[in-house]
Amino acid sequence: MANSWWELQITCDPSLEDTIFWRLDKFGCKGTASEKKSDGFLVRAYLPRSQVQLLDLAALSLWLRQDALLVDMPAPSMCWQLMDEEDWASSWKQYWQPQEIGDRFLINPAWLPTPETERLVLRLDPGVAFGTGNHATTQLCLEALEMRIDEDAQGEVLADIGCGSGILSIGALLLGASKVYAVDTDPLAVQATGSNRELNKINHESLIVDKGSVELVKKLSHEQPVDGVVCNILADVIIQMIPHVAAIAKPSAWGIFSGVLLEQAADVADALERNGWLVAAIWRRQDWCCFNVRRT
Ligand SMILES: C[S@@+](CC[C@H](N)C(=O)[O-])C[C@H]1O[C@@H](n2cnc3c(N)ncnc32)[C@H](O)[C@@H]1O
Repeated sequence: MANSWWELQITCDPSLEDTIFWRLDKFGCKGTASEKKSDGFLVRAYLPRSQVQLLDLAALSLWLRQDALLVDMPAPSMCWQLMDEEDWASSWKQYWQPQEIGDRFLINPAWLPTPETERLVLRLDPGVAFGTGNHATTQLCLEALEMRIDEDAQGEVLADIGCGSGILSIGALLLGASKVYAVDTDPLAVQATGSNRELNKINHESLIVDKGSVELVKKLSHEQPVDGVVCNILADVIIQMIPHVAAIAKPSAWGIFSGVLLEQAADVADALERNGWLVAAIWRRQDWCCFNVRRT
């Protein structure tokens, strides 16, 4: 199996789902999906075979057990198998269904027909990139975008740092933003955002996507500051990034920062306030929170 993938199957108590998603994301898993079973939750995740050794998988299994024990929950059980690329590409798709998010969005898997709806339909094939809309952090960002891009904020220009599948960039454009600079350090995410741009019939001038991070936005925008920044990455990356975000943002800019676990919220709030961002609201879902901020 030249291009093979590990499929991990983790059976767990439903309350551990978020912690497990977080751990899998940190480990580098792609295309995670979960399914309700009679005896709890089954989480599936996928990883290129070349990326990890058996020993790494054993370590991951141990971390998952430790994470559960820390919160006094029964340890999840994990098993794994190899599958070839073709099977992988179709395997998780059967578990992913259309999903309404917030008041305005319907996330529709690209391979399903578009339903009749008043909602803004965001068609998506995330490939191996993060961002199906299933994760609480993505949902919080989409809901925060709904609030930010209202009738008074039509035509704004945004930066989406860590764009993954492009879900937030496309969501912002559907709400009325005029242009988004989307960047991600993972070339597969850049590719996925590009394909999803086509899928949603968005032109290349409105959604500019490239491999990189906050510094690249400055170059892509020819140093024209943006009206808003959305960034759904893990807390430690956000904390390192915050000092550089002001360089791409207007003095009146707003920001949405998610991917932050509740216990990391205080550190992120400190970093934001030290760098001239006023925390207007912190929204919470399960173990995650999302910062709605404005430059002071
Ligand atoms: C949690 S995913 C978010 C994807 C999508 N924006 C969403 O909300 O569902 C985080 C993304 O950030 C990317 N990333 C991680 N560190 C980064 C960095 N320093 N700069 C830019 N992107 C980064 C990852 O490759 C990943 O695609």
